[in-house]
Amino acid sequence: MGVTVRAHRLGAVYGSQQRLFDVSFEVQPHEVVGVLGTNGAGKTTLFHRLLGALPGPGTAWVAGYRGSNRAPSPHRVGAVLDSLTAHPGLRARYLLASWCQSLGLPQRRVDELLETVGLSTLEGRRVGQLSLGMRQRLALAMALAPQPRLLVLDEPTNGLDPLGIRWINSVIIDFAAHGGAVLLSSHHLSQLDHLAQRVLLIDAGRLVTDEPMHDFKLSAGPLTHRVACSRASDLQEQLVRRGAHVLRTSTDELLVTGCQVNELAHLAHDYGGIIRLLAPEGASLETSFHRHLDHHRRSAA
Ligand SMILES: Nc1ncnc2c1ncn2[C@@H]1O[C@H](COP(=O)(O)OP(=O)(O)OP(=O)(O)O)[C@@H](O)[C@H]1O
Repeated sequence: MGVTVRAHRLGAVYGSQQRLFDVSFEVQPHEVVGVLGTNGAGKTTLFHRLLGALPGPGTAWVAGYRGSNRAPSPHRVGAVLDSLTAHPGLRARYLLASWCQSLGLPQRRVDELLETVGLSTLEGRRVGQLSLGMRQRLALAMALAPQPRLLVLDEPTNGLDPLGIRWINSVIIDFAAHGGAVLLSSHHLSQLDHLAQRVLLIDAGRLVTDEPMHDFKLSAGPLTHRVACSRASDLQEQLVRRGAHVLRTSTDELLVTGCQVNELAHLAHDYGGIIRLLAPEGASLETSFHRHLDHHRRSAA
């Protein structure tokens, strides 16, 4: 299976205002891509543009559809963009059943989906009687209905309790394990840290970073190394003399920032003690997010 999303120099326009500029990236099958950005950065705008709901320059190739402004079929792309809005008097089961029927799916799919999203006990409840978390689950059921190739999820954890967040994580992991690709935005960075293999960072409508998660954290710099060693005080003294920042975390362990790995290895060779561990210590996604953003904004200014 080839690439699931190929966005080439995408822009998006609201009336006469362009809010997304020159965004290019790819998403592969099995990949979960986290889309990060502060409020108003352009995440939702990007999703709407990819789904053909907003005009603009550039080309989006989405799950087999190529077009500058064409909407890919819900058979190929499932989306949860806003909290589900439907007439509050509609029965939730009827809403899902009608959706499945419009996609040409058998009615047994309705029960399968309700089971998948943990709404089997929905019975005759109306949309207006569902909690926010339940509406999110119903929206996800609709997105998953035709077994699409791509899921676009804009802050899908809104309204979900901790159990719900754990559950949606497992749905996403399972979807990707079966070959699906996922574009996911969330302000819960720990959720993205857990799920995403790639990170797209957007700021003021522009793509700032497109990196594998591991690189995104490492490149946020300055790099920290965890060093487990004998005679930690001696090594600490030498490192501080060279201008490194050293945090002693235990009798035989140091966290060293501001020293390249080859420099560390060289020092370790000279100081006469024994190094048992020398490993890069990745920053958390949250720290990396702030560092990338600060760096970008300072260079842009
Ligand atoms: N319907 C609209 N008409 C005009 N401008 C809009 C519209 N929707 C969004 N915008 C503008 O587009 C920019 C990007 O908004 P967008 O909703 O994509 O941000 P976001 O990254 O999804 O933010 P959030 O994290 O708050 O959801 C903002 O400047 C916003 O004011």
